[in-house]
Amino acid sequence: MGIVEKIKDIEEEMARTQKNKATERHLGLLKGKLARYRQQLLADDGPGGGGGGPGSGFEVAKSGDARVVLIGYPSVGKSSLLGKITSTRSEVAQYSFTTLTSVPGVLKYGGAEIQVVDLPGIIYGAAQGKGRGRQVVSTARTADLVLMVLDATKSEHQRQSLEHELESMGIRLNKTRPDIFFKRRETGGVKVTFANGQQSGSAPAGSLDEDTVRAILRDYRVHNAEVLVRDEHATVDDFIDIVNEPYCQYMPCLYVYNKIDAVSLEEVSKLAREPNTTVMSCELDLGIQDVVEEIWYQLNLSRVYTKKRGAHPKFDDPLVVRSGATVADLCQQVHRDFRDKFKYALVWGSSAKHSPQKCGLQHRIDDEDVVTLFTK
Ligand SMILES: Nc1nc2c(ncn2[C@@H]2O[C@H](COP(=O)(O)OP(=O)(O)OP(=O)(O)O)[C@@H](O)[C@H]2O)c(=O)[nH]1
Repeated sequence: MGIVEKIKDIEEEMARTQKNKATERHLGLLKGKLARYRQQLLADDGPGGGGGGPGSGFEVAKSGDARVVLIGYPSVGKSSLLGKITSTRSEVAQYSFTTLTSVPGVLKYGGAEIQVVDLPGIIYGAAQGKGRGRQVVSTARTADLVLMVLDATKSEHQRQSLEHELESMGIRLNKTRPDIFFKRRETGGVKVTFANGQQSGSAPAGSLDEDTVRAILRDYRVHNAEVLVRDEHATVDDFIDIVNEPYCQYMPCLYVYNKIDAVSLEEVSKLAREPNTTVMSCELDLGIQDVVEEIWYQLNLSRVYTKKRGAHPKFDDPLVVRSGATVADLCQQVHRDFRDKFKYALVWGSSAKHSPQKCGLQHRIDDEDVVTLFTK
């Protein structure tokens, strides 16, 4: 039996099985198996694996300070959005794009460059290894942010089915990594500890218990390991995700509803209130800037303008670092040796108590700070 059939069998069995206390462990095991097979499906790039093999891929060279992927059903307005927020660089021609169906654009934000990749239309069926859906998902994995473009005139089903599809390929949207420590060992058997003293049997429904942990590990042929469950709300699914790392990936997702010109005001305000959501109309040019601001916010980056002594800051060419980065991180970004040679920094901007402030390596910098680095 091929992997695709095995997956189908398990999915059918899960659908048939009623959810209750007695079946909880069995369902947990089935979920564990499902995750394992899906992972194999992703890893398997052979001709039988459902992938297209060489020639049908569309790997896009990563460039810029961050990468955003657009995901959505056909005709929701992805191309329209891309056209509004990005300029497509002429250098793209340098990549071997002969088989490429998605051309990346570049979104410029205060000097930072964000690569925006429009993934081919539909990803439905990716989890069953169908066509290029799988490749779409593997490209999505390389992004710093998923931008899910939705049609405000269509039902919630579009969002749920895309989420489900990404979920089944190991992509977890807007979810933090479960607080479970798991390490395979050479010897010593399986040791399971619950940080909050949770006992087998007393666990609330749906949460993890020791017997389930052991059963899943047996099924994964893991006979020696240490497990520490720190989060009392951790579920069986969370544990399976941890065991399957790094197949599981936790990514931020911004939901963008387009075509709000075609629905009622009530509908628009309802959508706009959902978490991690913005609304827009490409046709009426409404809300586009909000989408850009929200992308920047979700990427959680900061621009730092460097300034040479006695010169103006380089406002058109910032260094882009993670939010909360320190002067030390900045040095690292400039050059490997910079940290060792570092003497002090002068910082202007919201992170500075007074302008300029003389700072050391540990100083945290804010978005749009201006920094001059002095070396020995
Ligand atoms: N009413 C309305 N229609 C829109 C809006 N934005 C785009 N459309 C229309 O929706 C259709 C699809 O737009 P595209 O930008 O091509 O959508 P897409 O998601 O790139 O579609 P594919 O290329 O098939 O993946 C076009 O006919 C647009 O005119 C909008 O804000 N409001």
